[in-house]
Amino acid sequence: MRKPDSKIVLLGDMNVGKTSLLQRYMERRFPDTVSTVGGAFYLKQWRSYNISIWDTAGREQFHGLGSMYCRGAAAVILTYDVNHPQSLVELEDRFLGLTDTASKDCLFAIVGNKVDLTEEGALAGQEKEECSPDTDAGDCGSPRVPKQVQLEDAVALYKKILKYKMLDEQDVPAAEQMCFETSAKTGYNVDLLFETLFDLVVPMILQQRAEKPSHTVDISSHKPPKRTRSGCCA
Ligand SMILES: Nc1nc2c(ncn2[C@@H]2O[C@H](COP(=O)(O)OP(=O)(O)OP(=O)(O)O)[C@@H](O)[C@H]2O)c(=O)[nH]1
Ligand SMILES: [Mg+2]
Repeated sequence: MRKPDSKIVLLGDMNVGKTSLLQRYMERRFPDTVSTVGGAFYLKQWRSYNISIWDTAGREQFHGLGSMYCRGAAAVILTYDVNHPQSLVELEDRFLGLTDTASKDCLFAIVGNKVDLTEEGALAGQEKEECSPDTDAGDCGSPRVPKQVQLEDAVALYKKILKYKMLDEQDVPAAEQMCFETSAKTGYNVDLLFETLFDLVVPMILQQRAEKPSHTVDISSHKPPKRTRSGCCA
């Protein structure tokens, strides 16, 4: 297997929908999930590049593994549940520190998932087609509730992260480009999320390649050292 050219990591509290987002994107479906143990990754080919996307466990008992998964990451997707404000707080309190091992120019996306369960999700036209338009049940069963976390809260966290990482707003993508509301269930904004990141990561791969000379040695251009009369090399 070819070594991945870049790495993206999903972080966030348990149950926010990290695995579901990744499966929605990679497998185009919304299967039943079980709480992730440790971590797992998918390999995505984007143009001619291989990008590994790591799904991590949100459960507290696996917390220690997070910084290991983030090592060298080009982008981190910090995921919360729009219906659980504490899941956004956890991103700052528990998960941001794990990204210290990521690449120095690591990108951050902040993703509020499960927007299909909110009243605002209905207004954004995300009903499942098989549900009656006059039902107030978002997924033909769960009642819709007002969204508990607003996009502005995610934007505020993005700006805090820039301060924490001592990054200048002008040197990184704008908060509006990097804060998403998604639904793994309906697929809303899921392609946009991943593909925005892939497009941002590709120039980083090219830059890395330009900075690091290739480790391959061209033996055809190698000249043997000249021998002197004493037998030693000149
Ligand atoms: N309605 C709705 N439910 C979702 C969505 N995404 C995930 N879920 C449900 O939320 C639960 C948790 O989803 P997971 O994807 O397993 O969550 P996770 O973040 O991977 O959790 P851990 O692996 O424990 O860290 C599952 O029952 C999913 O079906 C979504 O966009 N909308
Ligand atoms: Mg999971």
